[in-house]
Amino acid sequence: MSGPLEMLVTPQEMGRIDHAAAASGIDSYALMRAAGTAVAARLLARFPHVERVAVLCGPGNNGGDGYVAARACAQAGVPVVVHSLGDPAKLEGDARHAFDDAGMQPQALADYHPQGGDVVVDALFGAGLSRAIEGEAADCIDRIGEAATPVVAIDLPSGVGGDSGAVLGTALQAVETVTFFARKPGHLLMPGRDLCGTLSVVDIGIPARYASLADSRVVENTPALWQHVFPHAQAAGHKFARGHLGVFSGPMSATGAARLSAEAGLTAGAGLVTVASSGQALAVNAAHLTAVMVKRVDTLEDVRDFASDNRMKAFVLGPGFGVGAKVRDYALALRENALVLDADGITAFAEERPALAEAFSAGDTRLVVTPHAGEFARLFPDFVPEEGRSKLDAARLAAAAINAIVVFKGSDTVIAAPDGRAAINTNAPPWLATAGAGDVLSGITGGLLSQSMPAFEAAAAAVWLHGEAARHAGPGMTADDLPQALARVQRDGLFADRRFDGSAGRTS
Ligand SMILES: NC(=O)C1=CN([C@@H]2O[C@H](COP(=O)(O)OP(=O)(O)OC[C@H]3O[C@@H](n4cnc5c(N)ncnc54)[C@H](O)[C@@H]3O)[C@@H](O)[C@H]2O)[C@@H](O)CC1
Ligand SMILES: Nc1ncnc2c1ncn2[C@@H]1O[C@H](COP(=O)(O)OP(=O)(O)O)[C@@H](O)[C@H]1O
Ligand SMILES: [K+]
Repeated sequence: MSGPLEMLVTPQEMGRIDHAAAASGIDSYALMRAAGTAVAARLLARFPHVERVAVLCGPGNNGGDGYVAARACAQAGVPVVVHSLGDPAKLEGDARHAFDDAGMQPQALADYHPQGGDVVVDALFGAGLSRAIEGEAADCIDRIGEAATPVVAIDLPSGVGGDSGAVLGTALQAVETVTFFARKPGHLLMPGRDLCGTLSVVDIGIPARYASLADSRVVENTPALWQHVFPHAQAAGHKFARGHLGVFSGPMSATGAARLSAEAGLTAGAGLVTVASSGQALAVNAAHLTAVMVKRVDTLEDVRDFASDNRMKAFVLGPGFGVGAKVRDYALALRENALVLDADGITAFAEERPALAEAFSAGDTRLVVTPHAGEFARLFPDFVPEEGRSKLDAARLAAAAINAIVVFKGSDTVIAAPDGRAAINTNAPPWLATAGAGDVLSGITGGLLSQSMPAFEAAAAAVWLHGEAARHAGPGMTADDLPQALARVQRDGLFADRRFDGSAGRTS
């Protein structure tokens, strides 16, 4: 591969790429041989003392890769058994060719019973999985799961949808997955990402230029996506040059969320941060804030005044605010500004999405909404992920519907823009799912927006930094620890200690 491919390619696009490569004269059977051989090499490297390799071959080209791998393992001197789903006499094309070359007589899939010392090569279904797995394939997958036999999956663990990461019927849990040319969304979206185990991407000889046949706007979220517009603070910069962020506080009983968000915004580099608080909550906010300022905002008129100050560059509204007409009115009053709408601010528009979409419809994209799955379903009941619609599709549809950046949160947060750009985030550790973590994310996003970072890149950078901060903070952290951890991530050289060229895990 001439350069690492950041982009994610759907199984449909991969099919187009395969066809175009074959049509241009590239030998498709040579690609299959390269694929199957790479899988065998990976297996033997990971399990040098394997006692027996059990290759489970399906009815398509994924099975073809399996026959190549079976032969390569046998040639390496490892005992191999092959079990096929369906009659191998019906195989066609390259898969037929691979079966003939392997010269092995497969047994029925129903007759595979895992033994201690086995490693399974999963060549049942790859990109061509088109419906739920059931019957003897499902039974076999269950037996392997019960026996906890290690599985090396070809292209995708069987049962995982390549474009969604969803399980169709049932799926194998792999320890290794070897895919070809480029990763598919299902390798990054949950639960697919977990079911893959260690993922490697192998160059099987398809020229990288064929990537132009796929939609290059869908990528993994790494600094490569936004580093070029990241606002590294200038030593000589005035604090106003770094932008002023406003964060709206909830009532007296719910002020903590806004303060968490405000502190995160400051740490993310906003020059100034002000918590906008009702008079009633002013004292409690003031008592808990030092570097962050407090301003009294009681009425819609006050909000308009606050927003019209042209030093104000971005706002965060929603965390702890309360659901109702007030939060809607405030959001609509901020329509000319960069706005992060989170939590209650999202829920409040459940019945009034058109008003939100209308307010932010014209001009540059400046609204960022940050729903978790529950909030997403409230604001976008028409787009929730379901069969045939991945989380990636859902976020892109939602972004286009309201002309906003949609940050669809979770362990596989998707950041989507109305123009179709999208990124899947993969660096968030499970312990990030803790009370208040979402408030911190909205603050980081606001802090980056206040420094005039474009909205899509600001949201993607915020999600990545949030995950990175949580990794630094470690298990047992609370949301209160995140701003400090974020400072450490930035201080210790934000981009220094990790690789961002998308090549991690790639072999070629
Ligand atoms: N040039 C190429 O096209 C290359 C393709 N490669 C391999 O080819 C694979 C794709 O091959 P295919 O498109 O033939 O697809 P698959 O081999 O993934 O599966 C398609 C077959 O499975 C059947 N099927 C789908 N879902 C089923 C279900 N739930 N229950 C029972 N049967 C089901 C289909 O009817 C079809 O016969 C890739 O995943 C990759 O492993 C590699 O050999 C590299 C080169
Ligand atoms: N299983 C998980 N692994 C990693 N990160 C997660 C997981 N579940 C949720 N998150 C992240 O944790 C944060 C939780 O935010 P949110 O749901 O708004 O919680 P809260 O309202 O308590 O702040 C989000 O950034 C989300 O992406
Ligand atoms: K497979």
